[in-house]
Amino acid sequence: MININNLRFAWQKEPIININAFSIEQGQHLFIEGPSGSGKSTLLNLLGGVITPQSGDVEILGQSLNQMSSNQKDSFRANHIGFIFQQFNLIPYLSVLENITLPCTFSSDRKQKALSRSGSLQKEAIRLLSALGIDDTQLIQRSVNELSVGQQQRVAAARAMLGSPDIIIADEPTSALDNGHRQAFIKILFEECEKENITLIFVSHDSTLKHHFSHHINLLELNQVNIKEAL
Ligand SMILES: Nc1ncnc2c1ncn2[C@@H]1O[C@H](COP(=O)(O)OP(=O)(O)OP(=O)(O)O)[C@@H](O)[C@H]1O
Repeated sequence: MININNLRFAWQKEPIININAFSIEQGQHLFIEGPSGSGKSTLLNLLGGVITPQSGDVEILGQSLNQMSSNQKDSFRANHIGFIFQQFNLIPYLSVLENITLPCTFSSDRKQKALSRSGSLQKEAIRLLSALGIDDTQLIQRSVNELSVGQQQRVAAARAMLGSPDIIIADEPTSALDNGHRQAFIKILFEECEKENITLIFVSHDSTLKHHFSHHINLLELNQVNIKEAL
């Protein structure tokens, strides 16, 4: 369960996010749309505690992000949230396998879940990559820098799903995928979310994906800021 209360955020002077109240139930699949620049990524970063609001609060799984130190937020995120960032945020000097299993370095809960699913972290990484259409098992030892952009995006997706976090936050997660890989991605993402009752918060410009989701919001309608003229 995620509750947004009187959330206000500005990067500079102009307010970008102003949401009085909004709730997302555990296990809900929410599609967020809105034009470029309307604040979708900013909102996802607020929900994940990556940035801090000027006022208001986000409560996740009964805990207020405002009450946490930055170390506590890092550890909370590692345990409970799988993030697929728009720019992937892979660690360039680590291998594919090390990138995918990175959440397990910071979260013993996710490590245990991944181990009980496949017996080893490597097997679980291979299972997820294979479901995402990457069957070359040699690839996991390579540096992420050697991968195509579409392969990097799927590595980022596998990292977010590994160890079944309570929430997956996905910012344009299919932007670099062709149609076949996009369908495979949606299939595995929904299978994982349904199996583990994971809350899914998904931003995309691709409205053909919208029908997969039980809930939709348009940020321009939810967000009480006057940025419509600026877009
Ligand atoms: N790190 C930042 N520093 C300053 N301004 C920023 C930063 N990130 C975003 N902004 C500004 O905040 C506004 C909202 O940006 P945001 O990336 O949240 O929009 P978006 O809806 O996700 O856009 P897109 O669909 O193009 O990804 C934009 O005007 C953008 O220039």
